[in-house]
Amino acid sequence: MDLQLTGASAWELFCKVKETGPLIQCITNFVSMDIMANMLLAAGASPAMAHSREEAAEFVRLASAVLINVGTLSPEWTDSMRATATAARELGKPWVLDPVGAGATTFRTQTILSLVDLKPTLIRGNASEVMAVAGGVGTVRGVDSTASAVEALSLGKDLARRVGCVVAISGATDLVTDGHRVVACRNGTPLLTKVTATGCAVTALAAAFIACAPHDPLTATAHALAVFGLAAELAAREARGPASLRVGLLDALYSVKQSQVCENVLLNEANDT
Ligand SMILES: Nc1ncnc2c1ncn2[C@@H]1O[C@H](COP(=O)(O)OP(=O)(O)OP(=O)(O)O)[C@@H](O)[C@H]1O
Ligand SMILES: Cc1ncsc1CCO
Ligand SMILES: [Mg+2]
Repeated sequence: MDLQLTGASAWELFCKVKETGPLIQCITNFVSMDIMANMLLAAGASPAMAHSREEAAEFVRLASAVLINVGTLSPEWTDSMRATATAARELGKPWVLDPVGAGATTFRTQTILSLVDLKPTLIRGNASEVMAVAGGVGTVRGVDSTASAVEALSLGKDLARRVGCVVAISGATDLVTDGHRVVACRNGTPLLTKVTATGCAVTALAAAFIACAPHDPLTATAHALAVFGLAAELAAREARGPASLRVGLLDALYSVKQSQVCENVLLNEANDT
């Protein structure tokens, strides 16, 4: 069966996010909290940053989807991350994992692997992170990638099959896979790599899209990456550098029009990549 991967299908799902305003519970790093919450609001979703051990799991009941990002990890947070992921699983709610800096340190990698055991719906990382999570050779430099998405695809597919989840590898071309099918997204701008936490923010956007299409996380994730990448392209036209790109990206995500999405989304199935 062909996947629906057009600008029109991206717009349709984006409209569902705007119409239903899904509540996305985020346990995320200090660097990304602001841009992530604002990006979710600009897209029409409703963010809630809730990470205390006391309330994290209970909060899941209210949420349509959960995001867990280990960017500024410390031992006090790992318990609430695991409790929240467990609650999401038990309640049948989608949850997505952003394995920031996987492979950089033992503590980080082991925490991430323990979260992967709790079966996320989606794992979205840069190429180095996905390779490290999959058990390949780590090429991570702090939180930035030193590899391309294509280099990580084979390990990413293995990981998706093993966990039974979707894996999204970001980069110049984003690749999204369920271990069987591969979708390529070519929207974006290299200037995104000069604004911190844009990867974190797009993972949260994917959670919002998945909340509105829980039966099809592969397509929902690809659509989220495409809409985000397109908004960044529009913002880059006016940007003078990273700071104005960051501001313009929020404005573009908020105001992007149906015709722009329908005509400029660059998604295709790329199973032979
Ligand atoms: N060279 C590039 N050209 C176009 N778009 C890019 C490029 N590199 C990354 N992107 C886009 O930038 C966004 C962030 O991806 P990236 O791989 O930089 O994530 P990340 O390393 O996890 O970021 P962060 O850790 O800062 O949140 C994605 O939407 C991706 O498509
Ligand atoms: C720079 C940085 N360090 C830890 S998390 C984070 C945000 C980008 O992943
Ligand atoms: Mg990242």
